[in-house]
Amino acid sequence: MSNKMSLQEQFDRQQQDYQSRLSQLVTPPVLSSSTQSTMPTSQLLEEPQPQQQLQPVHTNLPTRVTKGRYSINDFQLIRTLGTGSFGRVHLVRSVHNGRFYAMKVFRKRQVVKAKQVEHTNDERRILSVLQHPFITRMWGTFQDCKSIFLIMDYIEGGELFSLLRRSRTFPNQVAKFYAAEVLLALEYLHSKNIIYRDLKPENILLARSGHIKLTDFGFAKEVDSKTYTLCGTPDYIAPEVIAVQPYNKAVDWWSFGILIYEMLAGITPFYDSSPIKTYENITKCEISFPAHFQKDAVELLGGLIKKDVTFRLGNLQNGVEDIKDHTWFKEVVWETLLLGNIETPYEPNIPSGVGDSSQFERYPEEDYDYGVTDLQDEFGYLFPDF
Ligand SMILES: Nc1ncnc2c1ncn2[C@@H]1O[C@H](COP(=O)(O)OP(=O)(O)OP(=O)(O)O)[C@@H](O)[C@H]1O
Repeated sequence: MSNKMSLQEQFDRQQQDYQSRLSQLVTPPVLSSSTQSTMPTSQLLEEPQPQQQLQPVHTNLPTRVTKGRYSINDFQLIRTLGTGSFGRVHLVRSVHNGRFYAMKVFRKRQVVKAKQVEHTNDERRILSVLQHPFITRMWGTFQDCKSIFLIMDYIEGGELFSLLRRSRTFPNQVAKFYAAEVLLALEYLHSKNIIYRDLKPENILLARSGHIKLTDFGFAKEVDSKTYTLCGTPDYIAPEVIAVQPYNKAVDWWSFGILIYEMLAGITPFYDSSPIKTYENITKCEISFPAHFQKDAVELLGGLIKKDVTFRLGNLQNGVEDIKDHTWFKEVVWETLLLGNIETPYEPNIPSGVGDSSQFERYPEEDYDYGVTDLQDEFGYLFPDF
């Protein structure tokens, strides 16, 4: 009993620590359906078509000729949606069809410095072949002397991360809904021999309809069997990756277990404010479950968050079917879910219609030097397909 108390105390302390580290978000819990106007779930049914007769509104800089069909002149910058290690993601509007897109920008120099050239080219190549209802779609790419650009669907509902922080934890049914959609996205990726390698709530966006869209394929990798690279996000990394052993798709099922745990508990199971300690915790793999976890959730998580990969759920003879058939998912009709015919637990509040970005945090804007073509393009040869 006393052991249980201290576990709970430890859990609460970690939770507080985690919440403060993860900053922000003052809005009250939001898990009821919004009654906002029902726009079509996607405004982006057709690919944006550059039309020569329309004048760009953003910049008059000359356009670098690239393999991509677009240039910065085809888009008007609206605001920053998020920042990443090598650049930022902007909300942009096509000057041709007036539709909104997310434009992910990588600074070539930073990508090269961080030795991420291969990952960046992989991200473009992988996104170009993916078409799935729960995965963000990419429409095109281009580059200038300093940056490379990916044009993607704009997903208006913000990050699942923000929703989870506002709600602190998700009720079992809500966590199950998001987990089930993520599972279908991972199943699709694995069927194409792609390991995602960066599952976490920050990379799960919510569409206007409330369905998920997986984004950020910066660590995704096409592999026949095993790979080696150390990558991912500390709390979500599988022990075999930390141990620098060859690993396979099972790393995504480990992270899937961590994601479910975090949605139910509001904190990841091996959390520590020091990443090194987090790695140690992962390697030890001593996991404790808060008292409110349901029995079948504990059982499922015990199967997914399993150090020995040969016994990990999703990596056994029946593959993903073992997870889909687990009792925690017993109400899920997978075929219906894939068709998007299931009511979502939460519809993001998007008050001002198409192009609304109120679900995203504000970031300071800068003077962007996009579209520069008259400087030496030192690194362009490393990104031949953009
Ligand atoms: N298609 C999109 N629609 C709306 N917002 C997006 C989209 N893609 C990315 N974002 C926003 O931008 C943020 C950063 O995007 P992303 O994770 O792809 O960048 P990154 O540079 O790979 O980041 P990191 O280095 O942290 O992994 C996302 O967390 C999200 O808030």
